[in-house]
Amino acid sequence: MSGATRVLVLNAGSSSVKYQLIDMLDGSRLASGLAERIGEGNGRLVHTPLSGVRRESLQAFPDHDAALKAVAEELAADGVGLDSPELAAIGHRVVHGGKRFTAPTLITDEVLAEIRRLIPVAPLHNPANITGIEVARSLRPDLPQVAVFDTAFHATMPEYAARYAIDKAVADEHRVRRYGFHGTSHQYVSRAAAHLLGKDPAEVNVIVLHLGNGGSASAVAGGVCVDTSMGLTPLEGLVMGTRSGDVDPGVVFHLHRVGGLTIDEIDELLNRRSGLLGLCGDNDMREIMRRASEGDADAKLAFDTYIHRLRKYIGGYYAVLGRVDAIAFTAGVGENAAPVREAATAGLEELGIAVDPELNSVRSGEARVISPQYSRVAVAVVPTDEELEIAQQTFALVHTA
Ligand SMILES: Nc1ncnc2c1ncn2[C@@H]1O[C@H](COP(=O)(O)OP(=O)(O)O)[C@@H](O)[C@H]1O
Ligand SMILES: CC(=O)OP(=O)(O)O
Ligand SMILES: [Mg+2]
Repeated sequence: MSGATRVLVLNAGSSSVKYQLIDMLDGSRLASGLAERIGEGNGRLVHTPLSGVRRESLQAFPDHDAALKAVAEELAADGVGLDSPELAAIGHRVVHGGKRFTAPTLITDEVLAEIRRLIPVAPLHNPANITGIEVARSLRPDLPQVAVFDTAFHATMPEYAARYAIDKAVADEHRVRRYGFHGTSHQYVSRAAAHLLGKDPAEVNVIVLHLGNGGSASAVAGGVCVDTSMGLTPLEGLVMGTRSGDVDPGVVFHLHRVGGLTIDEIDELLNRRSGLLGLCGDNDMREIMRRASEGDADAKLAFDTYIHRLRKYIGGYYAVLGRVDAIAFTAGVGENAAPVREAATAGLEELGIAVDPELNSVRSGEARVISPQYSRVAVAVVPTDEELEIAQQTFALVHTA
């Protein structure tokens, strides 16, 4: 075992790579950044070193390989390059781990093949995750590479929450069940919410609302996930930026038989042209709130539909948990959009849920309670940190291996 203590975390998306280099001795970020618009000809790399100023460079990234090499150059320029002997491992966010991967996993050729086999159930995510792994392995073939799966935290869901009520034999043959996603965030945030209340995570029940571009809710009882809103794929559940969330499956048959759309066209419609974007032409919550405040009817309807679905999940998970100690808002929308938090919790005093308007309007990067003292359920804003969680799980694995 070497004394190397740094972990590089890669979160490769379809057109971007987010990264953080973290020293596990003290959790400090030696560097972080984002390479975006990969393959689009107008790429941009934003790199933030531990000390010193943020650097932004415009350069075309024909593919993920080029983007990761540019990231490696930025790290090298800071003296923390990929060739550093201090680097202990590279941790990768992998969105779908299927039924097999329920814990952080050392990546081998065989593991990679299994992640590839899961592409049909995470078509927007797993291909990019695989590319990130391949490029990182080619740059540092000697280093342990670890996959941390979005699905893993949800593997504890009871069978009745993970099952769809369809023919059991068909479901089993095709591995059709609810897996859930954003698990790394739900795990981190549910634990952080407990700590914010000064309590042991094993003692508290939390509803976590991860509201980013993709969005999902989870019910976490004593640190264990008991239900979540995404399913076989990251399409089920909440209204998202471009994804519909829950629809009657009959919609698919109807669009195919009566509307004449192919299955691929319906897939594309529900994943990329629905949600907030489909309802009002915008998927950025900031823009939607601005338009709605100016009286734009489509933006108002998109906002209201988003909130209505969110409230249904809050109510549903309240019943699933029986007792709720905290509701934690996280990710881009959850952390920043006070009107979303206000609307999602309005009128729920009978359930012991209330939000203090003043506390809710505070802008801060810190975890904070936004409910008044008297509120039985603590409502909180808890910034997620998927990268730190991935780094910790990666480091723990290579240290016990
Ligand atoms: N100040 C803000 N107010 C409202 N929404 C915001 C704000 N800042 C960011 N967002 C929303 O957060 C979303 C992105 O969230 P994020 O968690 O970064 O998503 P992802 O990781 O899925 O890309 C954006 O689409 C935007 O709508
Ligand atoms: C699984 C998922 O929806 O991830 P993201 O929000 O990053 O798209
Ligand atoms: Mg995210």
